[in-house]
Amino acid sequence: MKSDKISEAVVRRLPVYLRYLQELYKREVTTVSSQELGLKLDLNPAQIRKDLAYFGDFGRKGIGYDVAYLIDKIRQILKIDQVINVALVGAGNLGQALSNYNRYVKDNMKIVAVFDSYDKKIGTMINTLTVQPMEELQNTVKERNIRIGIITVPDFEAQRVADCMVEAGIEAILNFAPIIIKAPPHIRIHTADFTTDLLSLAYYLESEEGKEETEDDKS
Ligand SMILES: NC(=O)c1ccc[n+]([C@@H]2O[C@H](COP(=O)([O-])OP(=O)(O)OC[C@H]3O[C@@H](n4cnc5c(N)ncnc54)[C@H](O)[C@@H]3O)[C@@H](O)[C@H]2O)c1
Repeated sequence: MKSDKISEAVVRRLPVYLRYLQELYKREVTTVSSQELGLKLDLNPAQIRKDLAYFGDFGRKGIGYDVAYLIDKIRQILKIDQVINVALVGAGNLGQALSNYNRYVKDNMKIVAVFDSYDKKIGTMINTLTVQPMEELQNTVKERNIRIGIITVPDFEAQRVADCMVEAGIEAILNFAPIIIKAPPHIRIHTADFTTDLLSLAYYLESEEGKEETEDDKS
């Protein structure tokens, strides 16, 4: 397996493949071709074949890929063949929504601890988790072998929280605050930026004038 050489773009596509393959598995579909995957996922079949070739040559010409085998392989590459514990910091609107949304549990990713600095939040329950004070972050990360942190605090607090996570031994961070977080090079940071996505989407809207013209054309 050439997993060391997998590019970031491929790593980002693997969960997309995995999600669809799991859907096929549920429907008891046993094999799938790169054409079918491409059509369904709106990706080039050649690209898919190239991506999957990273894990060895196991697609069979004319038959396609074994769905169950591919699921196992992708889970192995993504390292979700083992349980990965996640901590979330910031039990506000977004933090509560994410903690309640547990579809990633089936992929072995689990938010096992939630932290906040506001005393009125501490001790409250989100689903089955009790919101813990920040002072407990370090110990909980060690005790529960937490490897990923999610940041859902206001932007002006996010760097401080990231520093605490790094100090506690967290290896990767998913940051929802709209700032660029700095961390040592061995810490992987992904930013989920809802607002920039929304703003860039506006560019693709038809201009109001263009819209009027099209409507006039119709009449
Ligand atoms: N990326 C996205 O899609 C998206 C969408 C909405 C909001 N956001 C961002 O997510 C963040 C949270 O938004 P929200 O609407 O849930 O805010 P919120 O005010 O409802 O919640 C923030 C929580 O963080 C806690 N907090 C503040 N400082 C802290 C600290 N130093 N340590 C621990 N906890 C701390 C607060 O007590 C509060 O409970 C913001 O940065 C916001 O801009 C991102």
